[in-house]
Amino acid sequence: MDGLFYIVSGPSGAGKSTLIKSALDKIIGFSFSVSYTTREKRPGEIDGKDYFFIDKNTFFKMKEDGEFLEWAEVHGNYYATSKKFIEEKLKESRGLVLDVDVQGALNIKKIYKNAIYIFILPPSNEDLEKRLRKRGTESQDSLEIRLKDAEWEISHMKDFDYVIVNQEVEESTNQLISVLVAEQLKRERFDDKTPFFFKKQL
Ligand SMILES: Nc1ncnc2c1ncn2[C@@H]1O[C@H](COP(=O)(O)OP(=O)(O)OP(=O)(O)O)[C@@H](O)[C@H]1O
Ligand SMILES: Nc1nc2c(ncn2[C@@H]2O[C@H](COP(=O)(O)O)[C@@H](O)[C@H]2O)c(=O)[nH]1
Repeated sequence: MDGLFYIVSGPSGAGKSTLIKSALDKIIGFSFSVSYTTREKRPGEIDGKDYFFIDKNTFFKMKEDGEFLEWAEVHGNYYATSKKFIEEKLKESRGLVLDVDVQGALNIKKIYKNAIYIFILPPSNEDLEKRLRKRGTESQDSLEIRLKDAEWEISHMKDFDYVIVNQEVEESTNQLISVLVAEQLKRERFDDKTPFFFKKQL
């Protein structure tokens, strides 16, 4: 089961969600692992699609009940990957993409050594700050925490199998698709699955 996991990580604002959404929109066979979080819902976010939004009591009850594959406190909020959700998704998908912070990725790596680890790097610290500010989702405090955390996160880039420098969305999306498809084909070469991935011509 672990071979089917694609762990996408990197600092807040690097473009992980943007690239995952864009890639999964173009290819078939892959699903996104929707995490649980205690963070406030942002305008436009949909419960059950972007995250499952829950309060802290529910989060810690679920944690105590062993419902999480991994969990972490990230930039002051709690996030977790649900065991049940990924087990269900894996029944219908060839590969499952997880968007997790760097400490979460490193924790998952201790258990799932055959998963594929992909780091999304912003072109520069200035670009990272500009993107986070332009997204308009963070308070000044939250922005500062995220930029500070980025230093430590980027220092762990070497622990990942692939690094995608997210300069242009289209180019980075194509690089992410290349990794997902190539790694999946490598695994499926002795399966009887049809090697067909694209929804439409790229
Ligand atoms: N290549 C790019 N060029 C310019 N802007 C980008 C690029 N990629 C993403 N963005 C923008 O940067 C902002 C941050 O992107 P996104 O929300 O995908 O980051 P993230 O890594 O998922 O962040 P978080 O970890 O906080 O969820 C968004 O407003 C997005 O539209
Ligand atoms: N360890 C985990 N990290 C997660 C999970 N889901 C999301 N994240 C990471 O949190 C930050 C912040 O996300 P935001 O949506 O509040 O901007 C980001 O780095 C995500 O990758 C999870 O289940 N586990």
